[in-house]
Amino acid sequence: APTSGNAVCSDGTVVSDSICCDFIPLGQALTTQLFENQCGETAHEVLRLSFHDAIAISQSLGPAAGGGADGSMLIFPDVEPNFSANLGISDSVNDLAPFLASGQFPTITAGDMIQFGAAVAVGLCPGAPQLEFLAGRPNATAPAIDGLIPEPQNTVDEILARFQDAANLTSEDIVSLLVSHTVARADHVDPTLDAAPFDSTPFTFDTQFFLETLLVGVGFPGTPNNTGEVSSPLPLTVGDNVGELRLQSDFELARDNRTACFWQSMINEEALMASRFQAAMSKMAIIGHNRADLIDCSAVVPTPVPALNKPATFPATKSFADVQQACPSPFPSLTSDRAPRETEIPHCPDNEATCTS
Ligand code: HEM
Ligand SMILES: [Ca+2]
Ligand SMILES: [Mn+2]
Repeated sequence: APTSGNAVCSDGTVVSDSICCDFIPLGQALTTQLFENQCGETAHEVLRLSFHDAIAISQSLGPAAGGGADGSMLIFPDVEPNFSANLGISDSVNDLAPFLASGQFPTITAGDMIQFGAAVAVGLCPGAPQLEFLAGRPNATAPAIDGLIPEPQNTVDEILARFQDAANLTSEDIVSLLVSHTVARADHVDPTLDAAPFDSTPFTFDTQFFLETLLVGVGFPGTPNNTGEVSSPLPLTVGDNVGELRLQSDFELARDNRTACFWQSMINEEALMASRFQAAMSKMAIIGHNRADLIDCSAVVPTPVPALNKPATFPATKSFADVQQACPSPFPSLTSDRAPRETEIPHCPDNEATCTS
């Protein structure tokens, strides 16, 4: 990468190029004003945006189909966010747009803002790694076409082919990127529900997602028969505390013989999971660009909050008997949470009674 030697930012951070310093106040503004210091809703949505911007590119269709991680979502907010596979993404676009337009960060491009925003967001989730951040993505000159975003009703064949066509991403890359679903909730899969979590700990970057997607499904947190949704093991919904929702694609990838063993290998291996996610995010974040054209600004990514270091456990009422094991390797030995009935999954981070983010 082009470097002009080391520079020191006003807060003392040593960077490879002084341009990196401009991201320090952006990181602080996003952390406090947008994410409110939490691994909550707005942080989750910016992480999702980093994927939907980056994956919209196609080697088979050529450059006119989309430019990858180029900020096209922010520059043309009335095009891609309106595609049905991007339902809900306009929340994150609207969240970041004021920071881009503020004039406070004139050197920061739309594509850089999205990928840096995701690195800041994920660092607020206990257990997450510090992501790499490379700066210098030129601004998109056109939006991407429709049809490039994977959907939960897609088959495993379709999903593998889409990631391959986008950027030669492998089945291991896909599983590694899906670590993100440990801090994720669906607002639009079941139209009757907001914030239906994909695991029992949607504010913690832990391995519960990989365990819970292998448990036998018993019901739906809201209505049945939604496209791309299958039954989940923890469907109990009580008011705002929505039960777990399972995507059909996560169900299939957890069980397909091309992905099942790597999927299972994540369970209770938080450090391995974090490092695999970090490596795969480094690939995803620069789709459409040459690594050599970008400047390594990883030093300005905020230090992540500490991990909780809590082992994976079967949620209350569940045990190994509920596992639909799809990989022949031995299954990790885990204890079960002790409670007489299925636990509610809290709607708000840090057990707060109300929450906006
Ligand atoms: C097979 C590929 C994938 C499929 C089919 C998929 C599908 C989905 C769907 C349907 C939702 C729910 C959206 C809503 O209704 O609000 C969702 C949420 C989410 N996805 Fe994915 N996803 C995939 C891969 C990824 C990747 C690679 C990332 C990031 C690296 C990611 C990050 C997220 C996050 C953070 C959310 C939660 C957003 C929130 O809580 O508001 N997903 N995904
Ligand atoms: Ca989690
Ligand atoms: Mn959401």
